[in-house]
Amino acid sequence: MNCMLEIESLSKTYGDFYAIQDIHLNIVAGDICAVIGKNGAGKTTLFKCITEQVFQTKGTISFYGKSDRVEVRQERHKMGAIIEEPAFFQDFTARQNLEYYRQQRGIAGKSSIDQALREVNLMDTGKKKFKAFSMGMKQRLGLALALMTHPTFLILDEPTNGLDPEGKAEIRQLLQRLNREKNVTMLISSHVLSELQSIATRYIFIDQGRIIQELTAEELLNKTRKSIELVVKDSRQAAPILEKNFPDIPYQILPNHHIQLFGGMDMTDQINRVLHNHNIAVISINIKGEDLEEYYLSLLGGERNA
Ligand SMILES: Nc1ncnc2c1ncn2[C@@H]1O[C@H](COP(=O)(O)OP(=O)(O)OP(=O)(O)O)[C@@H](O)[C@H]1O
Repeated sequence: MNCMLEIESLSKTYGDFYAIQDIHLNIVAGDICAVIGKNGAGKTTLFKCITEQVFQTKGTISFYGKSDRVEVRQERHKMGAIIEEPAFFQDFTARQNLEYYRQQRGIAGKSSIDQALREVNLMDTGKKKFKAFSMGMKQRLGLALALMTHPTFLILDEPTNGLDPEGKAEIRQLLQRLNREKNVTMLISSHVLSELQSIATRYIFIDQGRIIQELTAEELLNKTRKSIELVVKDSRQAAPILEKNFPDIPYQILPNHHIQLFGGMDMTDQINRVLHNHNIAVISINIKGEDLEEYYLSLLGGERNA
């Protein structure tokens, strides 16, 4: 497995307070890893430790297999990050802002600016000043800045924050394209699970500084997939009747005469009636499975703080 980032036993304290505690995390090349947690959960602190904006109290961070600070620093040009909004000059254009940072960071070649602007679809902003940009354009310019060094690994702290649904979708598409076409690996945070749901390949749920759950996209889908849970007197009698009358609804027989149906969520009355007409006693019929937001809230222990 090509492990890009490996974090072991990472903690960061401020005084006695653990902003993050005992974090273990591996990011594999090609991952889009979503870090999901409420405000104050520790997402930014984790990202700041990775990018050395703060130093961890305990633990190790290896990047491309290297954990020595000097060696990690040498690999750092492969990492692009947006943590908190980059300070752009209000009266500069997109190009002028990027040129300022290109010089400040010693990035060779002006072509990196054009390329980055093209990646984020900001080539045609011409003389428009930063202060006249929409929120989405501002976010995309931040991304262009992170892309100027052609990173293979991107760290983005809440990149869809403050955007309208259209702007969020635009950023998601852009990130997905970078991942697919340029194989850029990503670590992205959000406090809204559904915002990264369509693009993330892995989910890390973080609460009060600790990872409370890790799921692949497939595992999350299974957990939040709705199904009908049917309990009957005799599942062996019920199964052929379901198959004959509802051939398009896949099902599985579970122990104790439980049957799970993956579809027909709006047909529970009909299912009940058909079984009843065939003298199959239905003990209960319920829809199971939480939607994404319910799942997230139950994981994080209730109250939403967004
Ligand atoms: N410099 C600091 N000094 C003291 N406490 C801090 C400092 N930075 C962060 N914290 C605390 O650490 C905890 C985690 O903060 P962090 O910013 O990492 O959370 P977050 O998940 O990124 O939240 P948000 O979504 O609001 O950005 C919070 O309780 C915060 O108040």
